Amino acid sequence: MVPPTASATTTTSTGAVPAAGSAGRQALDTALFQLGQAAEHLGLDDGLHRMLATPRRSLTVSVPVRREDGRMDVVQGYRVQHNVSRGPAKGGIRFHPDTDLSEVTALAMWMTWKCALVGIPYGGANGGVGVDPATLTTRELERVTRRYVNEILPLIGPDQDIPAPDVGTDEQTMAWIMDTYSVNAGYSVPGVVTGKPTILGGSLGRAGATARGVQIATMAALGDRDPAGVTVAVQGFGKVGAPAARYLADARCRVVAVSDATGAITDRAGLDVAAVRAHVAEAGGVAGYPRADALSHADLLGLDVGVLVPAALEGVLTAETAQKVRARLVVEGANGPTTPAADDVLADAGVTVVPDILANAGGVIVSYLEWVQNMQAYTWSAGEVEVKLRDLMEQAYAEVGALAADEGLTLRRAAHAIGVSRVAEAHRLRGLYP
Ligand SMILES: NC(=O)c1ccc[n+]([C@@H]2O[C@H](COP(=O)([O-])OP(=O)(O)OC[C@H]3O[C@@H](n4cnc5c(N)ncnc54)[C@H](O)[C@@H]3O)[C@@H](O)[C@H]2O)c1
Repeated sequence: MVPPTASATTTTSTGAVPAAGSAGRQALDTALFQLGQAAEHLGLDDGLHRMLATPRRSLTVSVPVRREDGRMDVVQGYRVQHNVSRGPAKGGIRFHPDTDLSEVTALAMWMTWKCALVGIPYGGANGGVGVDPATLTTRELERVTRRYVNEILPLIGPDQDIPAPDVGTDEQTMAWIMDTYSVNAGYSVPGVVTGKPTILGGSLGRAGATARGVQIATMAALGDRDPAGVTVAVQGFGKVGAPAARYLADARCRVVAVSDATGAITDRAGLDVAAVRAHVAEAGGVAGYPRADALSHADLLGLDVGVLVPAALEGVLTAETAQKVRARLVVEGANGPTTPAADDVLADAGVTVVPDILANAGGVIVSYLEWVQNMQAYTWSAGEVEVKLRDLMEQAYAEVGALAADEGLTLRRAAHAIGVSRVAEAHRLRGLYP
């Protein structure tokens, strides 16, 4: 088996290998480890394993930005297309100070397996800018977005690579991306991004789609168990975590704790998720919500709950923090929240983990539906979108569950085995050019 190391080692714009131990490097190590496990399970030959461990295209760009006080800053941007064997590249754009090429590469690789797993005709991509959007004015943010898009323009397009929102970006960011691309093309190209405002061709149901998928995956994992009163803790109260808390409460679960970058709050009787969201809209975060107790970020992970939903960033469940987890079910709203060492700890403790590439696939499923509508210049009702989302999520869950049961695998190993095998098969059928 190929050691999953150097082939996917990436360099920064200065040519430096990202610092060992950076969050991004750890995410990439996790992604390569998972690929290695799948390659071994599937008996992939070394050459194909090496190809799948290596991104197809990686672009690092400088993004100069004029600040309001006249100063010029320069930040780094990235776009990585991991694999395009099954269709155009697809994946989010993240604005976060820690974003680096390694992180983007890991996220792009996970997107490849996710799209294959849920059976949508895309390869995997991801991009980002190493900037904290909270430190920018709206006009600065728009300038960063437009300049970044201008720099990655040769890579993206509705038939090539279709960005979507991720951490630190939203519908407005997607609208600026669509406009920048369209102005350069000379006509409107709604299909170049998904997660747009509906007035620009965004799909009904896209905003809450990832969270809806988290709810569907949670219900599937609970199986025959009555969700009424099942307690839930959600780490991260953003575009995924906040609506996931709401959908799980709608399913009669009791959401007893949520957190975001500002803090964590708990109420054993159950939080009023709508009231917490109203507080966040006003105060900028969950901290200070008056009808709950504060707790530490670390304590939220160790709460005695039925379901833990990590929905913030990568690498939060490590060998150390996983030992504190008392939930019986972990449903990964975030990408890459669990390290391989933590996976072992959780498996040994009998905790079921619904892996990211399955649990949070609702977002890319409805992104795909949005793109199909754009390419046809047609719109579907919210009900039509909901039915297609549910069908694809439930089918993927059933396939993963069946393989896991048949072969005695964790859900993560089964999900990766399915995703990687479909991409490997696409390569075999297409052959190697020239
Ligand atoms: N947006 C999507 O459609 C989508 C789809 C699939 C997967 N994801 C993944 O879901 C995760 C969250 O993405 P998002 O779009 O909701 O981003 P977001 O920026 O909307 O929200 C992130 C949330 O995490 C919180 N957070 C940051 N650091 C934290 C910490 N240390 N402890 C607790 N909370 C913390 C932030 O305050 C914020 O509430 C990411 O891993 C992303 O890749 C997102």
